[in-house]
Amino acid sequence: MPRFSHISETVLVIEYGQIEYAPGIFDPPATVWAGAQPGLASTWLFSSLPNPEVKNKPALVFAGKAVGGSSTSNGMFFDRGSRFDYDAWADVGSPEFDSHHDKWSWKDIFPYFKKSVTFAEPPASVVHKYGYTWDLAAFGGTTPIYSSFPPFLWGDHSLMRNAWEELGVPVLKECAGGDKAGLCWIPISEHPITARRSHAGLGHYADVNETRPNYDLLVRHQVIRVAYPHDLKRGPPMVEVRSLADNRIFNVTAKAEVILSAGAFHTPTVLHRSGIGPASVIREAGIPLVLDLPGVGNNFQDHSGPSITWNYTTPLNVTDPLPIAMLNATFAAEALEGFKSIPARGPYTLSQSNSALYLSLLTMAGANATKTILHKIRTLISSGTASSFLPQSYRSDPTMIAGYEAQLSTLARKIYSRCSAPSIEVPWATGTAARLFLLHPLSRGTVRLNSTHPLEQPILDYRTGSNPIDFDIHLAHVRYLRRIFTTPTMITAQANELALGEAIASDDAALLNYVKDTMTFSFMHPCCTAAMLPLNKGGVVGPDLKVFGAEGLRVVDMSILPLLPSSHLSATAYAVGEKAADIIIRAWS
Ligand SMILES: Cc1cc2nc3c(=O)[nH]c(=O)nc-3n(C[C@H](O)[C@H](O)[C@H](O)COP(=O)(O)OP(=O)(O)OC[C@H]3O[C@@H](n4cnc5c(N)ncnc54)[C@H](O)[C@@H]3O)c2cc1C
Repeated sequence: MPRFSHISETVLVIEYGQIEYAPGIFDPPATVWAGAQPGLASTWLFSSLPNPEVKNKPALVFAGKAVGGSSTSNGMFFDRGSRFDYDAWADVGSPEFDSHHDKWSWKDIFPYFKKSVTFAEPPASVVHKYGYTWDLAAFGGTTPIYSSFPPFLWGDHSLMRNAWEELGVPVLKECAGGDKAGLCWIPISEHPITARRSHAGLGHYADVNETRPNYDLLVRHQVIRVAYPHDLKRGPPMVEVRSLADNRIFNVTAKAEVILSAGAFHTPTVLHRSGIGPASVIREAGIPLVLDLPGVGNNFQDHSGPSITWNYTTPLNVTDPLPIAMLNATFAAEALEGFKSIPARGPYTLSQSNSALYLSLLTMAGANATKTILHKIRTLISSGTASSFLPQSYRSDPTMIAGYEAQLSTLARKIYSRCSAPSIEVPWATGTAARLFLLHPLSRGTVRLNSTHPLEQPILDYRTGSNPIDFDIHLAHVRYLRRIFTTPTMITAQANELALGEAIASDDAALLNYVKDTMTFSFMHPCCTAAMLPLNKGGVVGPDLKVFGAEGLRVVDMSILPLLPSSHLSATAYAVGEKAADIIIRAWS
């Protein structure tokens, strides 16, 4: 929150990790190609509880543990959701939040997307070579967080692009302006000249201790809990902190307020340790109940999805190199040299991917099949059976049920019934696999304090596929995307579909089995575990991001989202941070 350096209050940021100058898997990039990605000091690795609906497999998921959080180790894909996603946030909070000063629809958050990043136009030679397009109207910020296009793409990049175009997918000039149903160029979060990762740690925090008189950054300290010595109405709370260096535990007293920003896994854990959360969860953990807030650690969502794979049975007719060239020592050495040169060039300037297809269910499944899915969703609400798909632990709470029904209703009306609201993302850069992200899952999981080891990692229950309608949507996605093999580009390249074929695709049970076999449970976008929803819909914070019933306590991170947007989350995280800063500065000025 470096924006706070301009207000009269003093600010202390407490962070578990430390400043990482070369964190993550792309900086230095050699580790990517060496295949060496052991536990980085700057990330946590979680293995979730098994997912009963998906062959009892666990989800494997990382989270950043450094100043700047997961932006220090993410895939640098820098997209925004569609306007319908943020309008859905407003819809699900309506009518309760309608009269609130702070609003979160697309038009309310778009200015913060623009403000939060500095977009750098690529050089003309790069545009000429790859055909990048953009619209400056979607940008305009001047922060140290950069959004740029890499000056390098692999030779086979254009194959998928051509194939999707041949399928009739609309090619969009810009996808960051709210409309993204089509084929998109996606910038990545890197410096346009050095191609080094642009992340919140370096961009916003690295020099605050030296340069901001009212600002302190305390690294390698764990926030244990917040505590109200008197009562919840007399905030802000004290913050109990543990030094990772010597295990010393001490309290920090805030004068104005406390802001939790520990991410979708750790924010609910801090609240649970504080006695704030669902009464049953808090009691089971043996912690005195301070505030019964059923939504804390519930409503957990992430992007997941199956993949389709193929091989090319003829050498590709492309002029630019393919990744296999990295096995050539001369090419690999030149790639590293290129990354170090100014401006940087070559393969290491490209992170994971910078292209994606986004399509709606209506476009893929057609009107009739979509109608059937919408009918199923609406029947869950009208028959009062939606709650049977919720985790047992909050199935009996009327506010959680009301919130889930409201989410289903919003998703049906605002997302799944629109041609222009994507239900799938397929990102790519190279290779012979397409990963099919389900953008708006109906299943909900939980994040719970590990009561045996409360200071260690929480217990994640993904519950992937617990609402079976998610599988209906996956099946529709896979069926449509297999059409890629019928395109002239794929036929010419003699693309040979692997593991899947007409026999499986036309048999619901076989296709479902395929989807389960190829499921990636997390595309690393956990969210929504301290959701901005009305209290009577299981919400934890209001539109001002204040925790209901706990004076002087706010949450500002991806746990406040009520619903996942149709994007990776870092751009949304920056925009939420910027908007929260304005809300907080207004409150204190
Ligand atoms: C491997 C990976 C790949 C990803 N790829 C992409 C991508 O390509 N594009 C994209 O847009 N998004 C991507 N994401 C997602 C995106 O980076 C995150 O959604 C976003 O950074 C989340 O922001 P946050 O503020 O909610 O939490 P985080 O960024 O996770 O930050 C939480 C911070 O809180 C700290 N913390 C936690 N508990 C405590 C405690 N008790 N005391 C003190 N500090 C604590 C953590 O150390 C961390 O620094 C990826 C994420 C990961 C992990």
